[in-house]
Amino acid sequence: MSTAKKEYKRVTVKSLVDMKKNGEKISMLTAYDYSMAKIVDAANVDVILVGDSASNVMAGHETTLPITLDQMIYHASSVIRAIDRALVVVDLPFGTYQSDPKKALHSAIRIMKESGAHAVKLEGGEEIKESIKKILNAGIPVMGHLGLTPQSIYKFGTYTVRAKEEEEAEKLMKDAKMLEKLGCFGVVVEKIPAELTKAVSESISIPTIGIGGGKHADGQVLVIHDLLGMTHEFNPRFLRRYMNLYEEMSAAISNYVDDVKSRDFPNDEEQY
Ligand SMILES: Nc1nc(=O)c2c([nH]1)NC[C@@H]1CN(c3ccc(C(=O)N[C@@H](CCC(=O)O)C(=O)O)cc3)CN21
Ligand SMILES: CC(C)C(=O)C(=O)O
Ligand SMILES: [Mg+2]
Repeated sequence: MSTAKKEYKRVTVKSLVDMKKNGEKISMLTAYDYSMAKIVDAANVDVILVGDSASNVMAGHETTLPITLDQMIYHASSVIRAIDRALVVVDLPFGTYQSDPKKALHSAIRIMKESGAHAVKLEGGEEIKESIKKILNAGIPVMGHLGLTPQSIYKFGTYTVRAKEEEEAEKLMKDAKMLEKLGCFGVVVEKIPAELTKAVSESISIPTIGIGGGKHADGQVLVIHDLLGMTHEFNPRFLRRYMNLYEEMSAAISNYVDDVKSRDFPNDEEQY
């Protein structure tokens, strides 16, 4: 009996660093559920991020702060069941890694063990250095996240561009170098000036993945609902919409309602 299973070349944390070395840009997108992840993976997206943005787009919260570790594990395990190729990175949610390194490690281990994900992502630099170290020491790959860090929204008060001032830019550069030195395999840079992304990307050997970070990042990430045009009220300058799914879905669903009301659906062929 032949096990004629299709062979996929899986993306690994090492292949991402190699992609940077070879000048190949990295594509990353969020997914939070099985059906969506299946489509994203089959379209050859390199990295799937189970983002804590699930708090916004899945659960309808105002911020990313309320989502829990259990909820992130539920989303991540659904995504893992769908993928054949992509590397799956999961956000550690707010409150599960900032307080102490042991708790951070415990949170990361729960994600790896209970979801089957391949790596975790944490927001911040110097402040969470010991947590990152502890997780890396356990053999869990870590991705950093600098610039606009939504879990700190109440500290900043706005979602405006970060690191425009010299002092903040210097700290971001220092943090990026620190993440590289610790052994992180990549770093998300969110909503920072394109020139800063360029300088950071040229200063470290691990890939930068931009969202509102401009063209010099080694890769790009977007929230899938934004790319598909499902979040029509979200309009930051960095967002390119590839379709208007909100309108397409609304039209389709309205047609269904009309067909039910008018007794057009189901017809003779659509019944037993
Ligand atoms: N749907 C969605 N997409 C995202 O990219 C995303 C989330 N949700 N939730 C978690 C974080 C929050 N992120 C954000 C939030 C706001 C802006 C932003 O640019 N907002 C305003 C500008 C606000 C200002 O300038 O004060 C905008 O132009 O829409 C960017 C990234 C990125 N993440
Ligand atoms: C926007 C990306 C980078 C993210 O952290 C998320 O989706 O939670
Ligand atoms: Mg996030």
